[in-house]
Amino acid sequence: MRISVIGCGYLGAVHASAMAELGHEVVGIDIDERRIAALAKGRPPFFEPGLHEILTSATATGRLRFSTDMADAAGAEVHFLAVGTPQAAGTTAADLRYVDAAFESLLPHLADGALVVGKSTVPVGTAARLAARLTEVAPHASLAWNPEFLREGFAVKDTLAPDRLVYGVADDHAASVLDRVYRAAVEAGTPRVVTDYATAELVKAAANAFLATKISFINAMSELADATGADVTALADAIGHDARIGRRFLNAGVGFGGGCLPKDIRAFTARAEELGRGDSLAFLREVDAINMRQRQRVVDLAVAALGGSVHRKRITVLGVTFKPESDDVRDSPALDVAVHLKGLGAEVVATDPEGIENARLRHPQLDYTSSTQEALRGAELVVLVTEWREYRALDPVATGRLVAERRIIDGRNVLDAAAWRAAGWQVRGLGRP
Ligand SMILES: NC(=O)C1=CN([C@@H]2O[C@H](COP(=O)(O)OP(=O)(O)OC[C@H]3O[C@@H](n4cnc5c(N)ncnc54)[C@H](O)[C@@H]3O)[C@@H](O)[C@H]2O)C=CC1
Ligand SMILES: O=C(O)[C@H]1O[C@H](OP(=O)(O)OP(=O)(O)OC[C@H]2O[C@@H](n3ccc(=O)[nH]c3=O)[C@H](O)[C@@H]2O)[C@H](O)[C@@H](O)[C@@H]1O
Repeated sequence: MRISVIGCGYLGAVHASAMAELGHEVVGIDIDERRIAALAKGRPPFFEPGLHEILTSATATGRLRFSTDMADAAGAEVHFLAVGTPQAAGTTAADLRYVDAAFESLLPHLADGALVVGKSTVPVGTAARLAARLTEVAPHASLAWNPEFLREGFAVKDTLAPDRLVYGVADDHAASVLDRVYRAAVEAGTPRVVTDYATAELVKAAANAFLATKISFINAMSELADATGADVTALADAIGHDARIGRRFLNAGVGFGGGCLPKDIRAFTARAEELGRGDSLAFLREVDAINMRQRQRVVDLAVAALGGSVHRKRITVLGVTFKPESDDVRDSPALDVAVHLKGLGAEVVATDPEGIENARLRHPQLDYTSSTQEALRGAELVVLVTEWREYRALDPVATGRLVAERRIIDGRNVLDAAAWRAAGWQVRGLGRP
């Protein structure tokens, strides 16, 4: 099938490459010329495991092209909208200007019978609004909303083998077109939910709200664990054995960040308020507040570990990305902690396997090094805030020889505290004795 993917960021670049990998003829469109130039040369503009392989193989066959000219999308049967929906300045609502602009610039290029498929995460009601506009200006085209559930770090796998497909459609034809797009997954028996626009949009908001709630729940338990001497990791293991609860997404620590969960729960709350149902989602404000408190808790632990002040203290921050296996620093708890410590007068050296370039663009005032060893040398305190494999695998004895003082804050509760203590370290975590 001929497909266009409009917006080639973390979602769209992977989606375009994966669609080509499935055998479709794809054009990726973006207004960012540098991004398109890199993609056209087969170079991923960000770090995502597995993307380079499928991008280079698809560009080499000619099945995948990239362009900054929307006219190159003309002729496609299916157009995916994958542009950003960030938090709007000065409010918690989603900023829909990119969705609206991309949609409007696509309209003149729609062939008869084309299907526009929304992938971006949008406030409920957006699809119906865009469908009404389509009826006005391009009545022979139609619209579907097909939310995306991929996780960064697993984006290629999640796109090629999703755990479910959700189609928000107004007619059976749109669902059958989407079945052809996702034929491999459909034939593999992937559960498929075919529903209306509003439900599809709500499914996406609800999924991220649930995940965020699960993380804040365990972080609230970690606060109680701190107050009582209990161990939140053992607690998570124990409640996680109950299949109704499940162990996944119960890792307490510095909390959730990234370009999605934080802004999506805020946008969901804002939309509920617009609908006069603010009370229904009032708990999401608490989920957000608990989450933001975790960053402060790590800073407070650092201050306490250094005897009441971090001023002029040499602190190593391990990790700047919002999670491992990604270079994404959007709303990163790790970077927030580093910036906060620097603001308190600490001499912060931050390191990360993939995120330094992005972090430096946002916070040039921090010192960065790509070498973990260099970052650790002379540290009076180490703060682990992104659980990259190499940080989890640090040897406490060898690391102890590099630092000035053996103090570590495990902001992700991933270290074997007993082994570190046996090597002479003072170890502190969130909700761990
Ligand atoms: N990043 C992720 O893991 C996931 C993201 N989403 C949702 O997907 C959407 C996109 O997210 P990301 O890819 O992370 O954002 P992003 O910021 O990485 O990418 C957005 C891209 O859209 C481009 N763009 C903006 N206006 C445009 C226009 N008029 N025409 C063409 N391109 C335009 C930008 O230049 C940028 O490259 C958001 O709604 C997000 O919530 C959903 C699931 C997963
Ligand atoms: O809408 C989106 O963009 C995506 O948002 C999340 O994916 P992502 O943000 O890539 O990463 P997650 O693995 O969900 O992690 C989000 C944050 O939660 C944190 N987290 C996760 C799990 C956990 O137990 N504890 C915890 O603090 C991570 O460190 C990270 O900062 C969802 O998991 C995806 O399903 C969704 O498609």
